[in-house]
Amino acid sequence: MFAARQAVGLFQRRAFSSTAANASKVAILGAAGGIGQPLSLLLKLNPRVSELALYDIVGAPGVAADISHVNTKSTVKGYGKGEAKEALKGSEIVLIPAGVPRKPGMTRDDLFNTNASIVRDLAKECAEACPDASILIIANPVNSTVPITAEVFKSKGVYNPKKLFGVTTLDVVRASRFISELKKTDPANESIVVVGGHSGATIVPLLSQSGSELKGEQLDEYVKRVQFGGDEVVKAKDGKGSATLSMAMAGARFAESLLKAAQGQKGVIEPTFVDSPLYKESHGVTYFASNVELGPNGVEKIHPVGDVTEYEQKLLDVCLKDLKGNIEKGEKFVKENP
Ligand SMILES: NC(=O)c1ccc[n+]([C@@H]2O[C@H](COP(=O)([O-])OP(=O)(O)OC[C@H]3O[C@@H](n4cnc5c(N)ncnc54)[C@H](O)[C@@H]3O)[C@@H](O)[C@H]2O)c1
Ligand SMILES: O=C(O)C[C@H](O)C(=O)O
Repeated sequence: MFAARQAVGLFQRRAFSSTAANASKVAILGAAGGIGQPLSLLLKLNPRVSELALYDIVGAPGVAADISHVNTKSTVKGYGKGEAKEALKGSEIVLIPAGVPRKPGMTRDDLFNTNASIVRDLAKECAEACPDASILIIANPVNSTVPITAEVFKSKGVYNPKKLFGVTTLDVVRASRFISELKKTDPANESIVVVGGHSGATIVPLLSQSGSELKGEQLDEYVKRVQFGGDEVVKAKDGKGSATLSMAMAGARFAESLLKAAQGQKGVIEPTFVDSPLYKESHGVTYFASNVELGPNGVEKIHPVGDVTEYEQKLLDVCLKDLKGNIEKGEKFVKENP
């Protein structure tokens, strides 16, 4: 009897400690929006998440009440205007899809005027409430909103380049799906390296590294489709926003990878736009998306771009020029509007 009680006690302690190791609070800022809602749902379905904090200036308590009925173990709470800090406290991961989406005819950079200040203000809340969290920026223009967040964290003395990520996952999701459509293959077996940034010409798919033999017009069309995949959705939604569902899947995938790495899994690799040494000295480009190995402290290892063809090098040259401007625009914004 005593032995049996001891065994139960041991089991309970083990069960408790394994839950504690996987106890990850995740916050979503902009949780009631087009991306925020399906992203919240996908994270509610993720057993690695123990607590979900859903913040938005409108509608978050309703979304939280709805999602909280899904019968997985995690808890869900909604937070409204003025409650960002409470939502953020104790968060391990913060995803930020708060901000306006494009309408047909707009570039992502056209969103700068509205989204720069939204992201700056939310970055301030994060820097104060959860300076050690991994911050995942989804709000566009990512090429500028990531540097904006970095500048805010620097100004508060809490910047950790290993924990700030621009979410570019949707670009590799598209690159994989679009090549599978051409080759009539299963996209699960198509992994394409995409580097650079997250807008038009700064998105550079490196098809040659996957052994693909697309050439000429077919290659041009493929590259254009990956670079301007977002525009396809904006046009089809006809004024009602941009990609939300595929983006939610991509954001949930990236969060899951970070959680896996934080919870001890080795060799977790995702492409992401980070503070990167790859083109810092040669081109003055301080942030760049490439494959990144994730670890318990965020960025573990930034992979080099690798071999590229002459064609891809030309794409990279254009990308680097555009990226530099986008990054400097973000940094200048925070300097002039702290
Ligand atoms: N990184 C990517 O690959 C990617 C993909 C798709 C969309 N996006 C970007 O994500 C952003 C959101 O897109 P969406 O379709 O979800 O837009 P949406 O308008 O449907 O949702 C945005 C949400 O943000 C909220 N919000 C606005 N200001 C806020 C603030 N200060 N604090 C908290 N919440 C705030 C709004 O209330 C709204 O619920 C856009 O900027 C879009 O361009 C990025
Ligand atoms: O295209 C957009 O504006 C949204 C997003 O960046 C995307 O790639 O779908």
